[in-house]
Amino acid sequence: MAYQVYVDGQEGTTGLRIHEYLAKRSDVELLRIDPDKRKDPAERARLLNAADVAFLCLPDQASREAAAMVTNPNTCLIDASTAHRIDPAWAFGLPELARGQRDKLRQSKRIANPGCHASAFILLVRPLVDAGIVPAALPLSATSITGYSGGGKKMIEQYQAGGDDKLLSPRPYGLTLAHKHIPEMMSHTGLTTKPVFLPIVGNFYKGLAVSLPLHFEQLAPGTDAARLHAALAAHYEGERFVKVMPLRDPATLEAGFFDVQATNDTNNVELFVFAHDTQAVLIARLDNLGKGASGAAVQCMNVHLGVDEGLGL
Ligand SMILES: NC(=O)C1=CN([C@@H]2O[C@H](COP(=O)(O)OP(=O)(O)OC[C@H]3O[C@@H](n4cnc5c(N)ncnc54)[C@H](OP(=O)(O)O)[C@@H]3O)[C@@H](O)[C@H]2O)C=CC1
Ligand SMILES: CC(=O)N[C@@H](CCC(=O)OP(=O)(O)O)C(=O)O
Repeated sequence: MAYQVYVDGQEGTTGLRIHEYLAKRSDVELLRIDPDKRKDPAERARLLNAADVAFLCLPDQASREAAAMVTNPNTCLIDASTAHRIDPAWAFGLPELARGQRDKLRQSKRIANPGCHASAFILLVRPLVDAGIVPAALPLSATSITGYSGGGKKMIEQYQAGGDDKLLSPRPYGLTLAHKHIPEMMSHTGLTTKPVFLPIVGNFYKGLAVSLPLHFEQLAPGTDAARLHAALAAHYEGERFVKVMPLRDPATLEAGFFDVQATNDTNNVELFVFAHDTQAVLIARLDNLGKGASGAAVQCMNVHLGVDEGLGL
């Protein structure tokens, strides 16, 4: 029998993309809410409790409300919002995080998927903290360049309406230095000092790259580019969706520019080490609607159900 799957927030950006992934699958039957009732709590509760797997593609508060509606112990919730990412009762939806993470995802009926920036940051930093190369207290700074679909329906409408010259150029934000992904970035890497995180949204639909500058003299003694690269390669050996790209001197970049859209329409994350003398810049590139959101959510569903992890991706 097919798995019953419901997407709460089916008309939103991540919800629509999850529907696209799942529509191709014969092992999944999608439960759809009547468009007129999509914010009706009773109807949402009925469908949430009828589902084997329910994706929450909602603003944080609506996700918390949805989670509270679930009384069926068999329903597995996969939440795309920020609401539960550092809640110990929820498994963190990043199968590649560390050994044992897939077991947690198989066993838990509550899965909180990472934010798009956080996925990229954590995938770069966690292996280096685990290997003792980045001291947990090191004050790190990272930048993220992202497409506007990361901002959901409202931001997409704003960019696509045209006519506003301010939107033509990249826009740094998060200047309160309290971006909502920072708690999960710390909690799931082991960092004890809050990183400075500067996201920048650009005038393109999707694609994201987090850059992390490092100075070797601040890292474990003897760290060089080869050691950084080897630590990442060892951590992700055999992973299907996390690819450690060949070690590069920045001088070898094609025409000197990095393409933040090159993993679009895949569920892949590509990790790069660019290094020169005693400095490195690590970059993680992903599709914010793929491995940054909807693809990751489907991957977690596959892990939870014990089917091929890449099914439909
Ligand atoms: N876009 C991205 O790249 C990523 C997004 N996320 C997170 O995923 C979640 C969804 O984001 P996204 O799809 O981009 O957001 P959107 O704004 O595109 O979609 C959210 C959807 O939720 C609906 N909604 C709002 N309140 C309720 C409610 N009470 N009951 C039922 N439906 C409701 C909205 O309805 P209406 O259509 O009427 O507005 C909308 O369709 C957010 O928490 C976001 O932070 C996570 C990773 C990446
Ligand atoms: C361009 C833009 O605004 N992007 C969003 C991130 C989207 C994401 O991953 O968000 P959630 O934590 O909400 O799930 C932001 O930086 O707030």
